[in-house]
Order: sequence, then structure tokens, then C-alpha cells
Amino acid sequence: MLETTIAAIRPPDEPAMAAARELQGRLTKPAGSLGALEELSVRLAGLAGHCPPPLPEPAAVAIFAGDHGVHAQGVTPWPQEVTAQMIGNFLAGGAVVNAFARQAGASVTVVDVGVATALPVAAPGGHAGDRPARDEPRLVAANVRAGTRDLAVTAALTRDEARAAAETGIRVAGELIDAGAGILLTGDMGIGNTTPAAALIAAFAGIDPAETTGRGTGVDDPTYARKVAVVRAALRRHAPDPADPLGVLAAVGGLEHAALAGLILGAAARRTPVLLDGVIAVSAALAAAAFAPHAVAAMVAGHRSAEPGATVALRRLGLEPLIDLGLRLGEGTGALLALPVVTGAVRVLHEVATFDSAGVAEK
Ligand SMILES: O=C(O)c1ccc[n+]([C@@H]2O[C@H](COP(=O)([O-])O)[C@@H](O)[C@H]2O)c1
Ligand SMILES: Cc1cc2nc[nH]c2cc1C
Repeated sequence: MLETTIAAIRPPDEPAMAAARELQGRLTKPAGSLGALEELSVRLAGLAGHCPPPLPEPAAVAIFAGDHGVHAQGVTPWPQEVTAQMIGNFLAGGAVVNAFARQAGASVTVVDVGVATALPVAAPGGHAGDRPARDEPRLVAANVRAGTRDLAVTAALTRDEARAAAETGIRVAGELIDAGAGILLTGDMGIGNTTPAAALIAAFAGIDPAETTGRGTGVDDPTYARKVAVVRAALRRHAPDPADPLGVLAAVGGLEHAALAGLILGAAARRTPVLLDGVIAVSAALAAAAFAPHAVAAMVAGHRSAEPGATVALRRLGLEPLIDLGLRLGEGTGALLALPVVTGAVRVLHEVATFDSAGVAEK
């Protein structure tokens, strides 16, 4: 399924992009006055193969959750159980992602792709295991293994495990798009997952982990120094080949990172935009781009995470984030805040009058 998905990813449609550029020039506003929204509208026309592209509605957030063997190295102060507990919170509607999803009118799908501890059977007020109503958060059980192995000691995953997680992401993308989603938003939850994200970005960018490792949930100086040393040693030990993205994901990645790479590939194959959240999403986006360079055409960078690796990854992908608020929460929160910007960029092409039609004089 991974190979057929990659093979289905085509380059953007140049005539649709040219039509969007030409239309932008005829709308009742000074040329270029919508800044980055204009190029975004052109990119989305190229992805859709149509001008104007469809409005990115409805929106669906997919939160991939997993745990990490590298937690044993003391790279985060939070107990591993928080991953499962936060799933309970997502399903009960009490997390920040839920508040922002309600505001944006987006659905929330939580995917257990590798949680290590027991999931809440039914969160208070939640619907885990029940058949949810249309707008309630939904849980997809797709656990590949109970957390990764410790990447400081051995490869985090086998290639088969990394593939299984990526194919889960592809499957979730297909199901959400089949159910009508016009845009997918990436979300993640995994205590410790900024460590593999930093390793993935350093591996794909070929740079020192000091440039890609951040403070995650907010680690102190000794923990930060340990984290950089763990990532550096892991890259030296595994020496992953950036031309082999499955190998990189297996060596130093995580199950949610691999699944997010799959979600992005699945969206790109269906010519559906995927709005990226923070550092975990952009590390997965580098893997997706290594699998299929044209997948970048489907990516929109929602925001610039405070994690330094996010800026490195966005630069390599050639993506400018839509908002920059110093967020470092994950869950899909930054992507949700950026969603109205994406919708606005497309709505302009649908609704704004041209100089001709409105009888407004041009300069
Ligand atoms: O989205 C981001 O850029 C981001 C930055 C820092 C932390 N996080 C979230 O915090 C958790 C990982 O942090 P840590 O310190 O345990 O590696 C995980 O659940 C992520 O969703 C997310
Ligand atoms: C409380 C908490 C919420 C989160 N959401 C995403 N990552 C998280 C990490 C923690 C610790």
C-alpha cells in the first residue's frame, strides 16, 4: 500500500496554477496585497488541478498517539502514562485540541498507533468504544506495538513496524477523505516524541542534533544536554541513510511519526491538502518528502513551533508557516488555529469580484 500510494502522487497542475495567478491579478484588490495567501491559493489550485480549488471543508484532525522507549533515558520529565491519559482527555473533549476543533468546526480522530500503557476504557463523559455521534471525537485502535524500543540502545522499530504505522496513516487519510474531509490536519500525542522528531530532522537534514533538538514540554538544562547527547549518539550508532526514509523512521523515529508520514502521503495521493502542526508533523513531513518529493505540494505549514528543529525542517521543505505564536503543544492545535487562514485564501478565489465585474477602475 505504501508503494502504490507513493506512485499515485503526481506533480501539481501547472495550468490550474496559472489560472489562479491570473485570477488573483483580476480581483478587486491591489496585486499582491493578500501576501502569502495569494501564493497559497495558487498552490492549492495546483494541488486540486482546478481553479478555484474546492473550499477546504470540512476539516478533520487526526491525532496519532504513541510512546517511546527512549523515555528510559530521561529525556522528558513527564511520565509515559500521560500519553494514554491525554487520549482519555481527547475523547472526553477536554483538551486544547478539542476547544480549537469546536471553534474551527473540525472533527477529531484519535489513532492509537503505539501507546504503551492501558487506554482509558471510557473517559468521563467520553465515548471510547461507543459508536460516536458525528461530531464527537473518535478512537481508532491500530496499535502496532506498545511503544518503540529505546533508540539509544537499538533501532526504535523494525522496517515492518514502521511500514505498518505508515500504512495506518495512509488508511486513516483515505477514510477521512472518503467521509468527506476537504482538508486533513495533523495531530500528535506522545510523551518523549520530540526526541525522535529531533533525530529524524537531523538525519534528513544531515546536521548536528544541537540544531534540531529543543526543550519539548519544557525540560531543564541537564535534561536538555542529555537529550542532545542521546540524539547525537543514536545517529552515530544507526547512521540512517536519508535516501531510505523507511530505514530512518525505523532507526530513530516513532510510530506516530511514521503514521503521520503515511497520512501526508495518503492526502497527497488524493490531492487533498494537509495542514501541518508542530515539530513532530514537520519531521514526518521530511520523511514523506523523501518517499515522494511531490508530496510537498499537498503540505501547508500551519505554524512555526518553538522547537528549533521545526524551523530547520520547514526551511528544507521550502514551506513558510502561516502563523508564528511560539506554540509548542502539539495535538494539532497550531494547525487548527491556522485553518481559517487557509480557508480565507481559497474563499477569495470563489467570492471576490473582479475589477471588470464590479466596475472598479484599474490603475
Ligand atoms: O508540536 C510541537 O512542536 C511540540 C513541541 C513540544 C512538545 N510537544 C508535545 O509534547 C509531547 C512531547 O514532549 P516531550 O518533552 O515529552 O518530548 C508530545 O505529546 C508533543 O505533542 C509538541
Ligand atoms: C499535559 C500534556 C498535554 C499534551 N498535549 C500534547 N502533548 C502534551 C504533553 C503533556 C504533558
